[in-house]
Amino acid sequence: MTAVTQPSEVDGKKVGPAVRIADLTVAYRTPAGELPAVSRINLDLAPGSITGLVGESGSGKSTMALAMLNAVQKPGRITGGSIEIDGLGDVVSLAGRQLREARGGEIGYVFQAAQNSLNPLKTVGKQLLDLARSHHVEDKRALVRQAKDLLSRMGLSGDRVLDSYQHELSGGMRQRVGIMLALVLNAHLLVLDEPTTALDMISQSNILSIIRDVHAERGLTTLVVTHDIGVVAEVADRVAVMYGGRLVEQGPTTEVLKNPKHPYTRGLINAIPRLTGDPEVAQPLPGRPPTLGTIPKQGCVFRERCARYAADPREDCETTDPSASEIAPGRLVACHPVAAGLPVEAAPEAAEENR
Ligand SMILES: Nc1ncnc2c1ncn2[C@@H]1O[C@H](COP(=O)(O)OP(=O)(O)OP(=O)(O)O)[C@@H](O)[C@H]1O
Repeated sequence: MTAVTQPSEVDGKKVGPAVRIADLTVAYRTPAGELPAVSRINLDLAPGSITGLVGESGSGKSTMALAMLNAVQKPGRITGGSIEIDGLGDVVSLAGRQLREARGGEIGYVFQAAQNSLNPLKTVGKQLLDLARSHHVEDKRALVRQAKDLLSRMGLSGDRVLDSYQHELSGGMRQRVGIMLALVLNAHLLVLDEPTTALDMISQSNILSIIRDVHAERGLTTLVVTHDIGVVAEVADRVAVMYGGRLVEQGPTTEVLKNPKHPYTRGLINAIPRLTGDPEVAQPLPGRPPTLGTIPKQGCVFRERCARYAADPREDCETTDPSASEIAPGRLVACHPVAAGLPVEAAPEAAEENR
């Protein structure tokens, strides 16, 4: 029998499944050996919530999104941990037909660059029927009706889109087709990787409002992966901030944006004029994110770019990878000074002494 995600109930409404990611590690084989791109991640997605997973390029976001579908490709592999989805069980231990049916069936996904991921040689309608075949859908008419209904909710004409080839659709339209294909088999969990990248500002904000509407209408559990903390601010209930394969901060979006506790989160927010509200105040985060080969093997992976460490270098930041501490209910931060109750910025006198 095929497993199905277990809808949960929130305020009497059926919503998507709960997801519990525990100690997840994903590594890639490289000439320098097998190196982790995602290290011992713990993250819960609450039923019916939208979580934003944010970080710079190379922080491990796409690897993590692929792991949610147990779809990490060689030379990568999940080397540890579990991803429990209500009703489906641990995705890491699914294989074969069960896994194929879960992907696209129970777990809808729109991969990075979805604008270019449609088959250029087939109409959207033909690709929909391919999907129906691979998922053994018997009632194809009902599936087409469902596809047209989803497209029309996203402001598109179903007939026209199903008859179109990829090159006949704009970037924003392709992105909506990607969302339709992700949801048409009635997924309850939706994973979107960079849903707005490569779209102009107006299309970006349209797509975000469509994501919010479809998420609410269908009662989904949604993960939005993005390098843009502005996208998180617009769409997500909760945010998880990733750096060097670690989750460095998690919490309700409004609280994290208002009062970031990790120096990296603070840096990401300060880099965006529309979040600081003052273009004069916006400052790019200095330095570059690490690659797999340059992620520090010891201590805090962020310390080389950390203004707090530069001002007040602590020994534990050099020796021990900080684990996440819960500083308030649902608010987690992986930073030694924060865990010690110190403010996110070093005291001016410490900064002065270490200058
Ligand atoms: N097939 C691969 N082989 C080796 N290393 C890889 C492979 N795919 C990704 N990586 C490395 O794993 C790390 C995480 O990459 P990932 O694509 O998950 O990050 P990301 O945050 O999604 O960045 P981006 O938005 O640029 O895709 C990076 O250092 C990347 O170079």
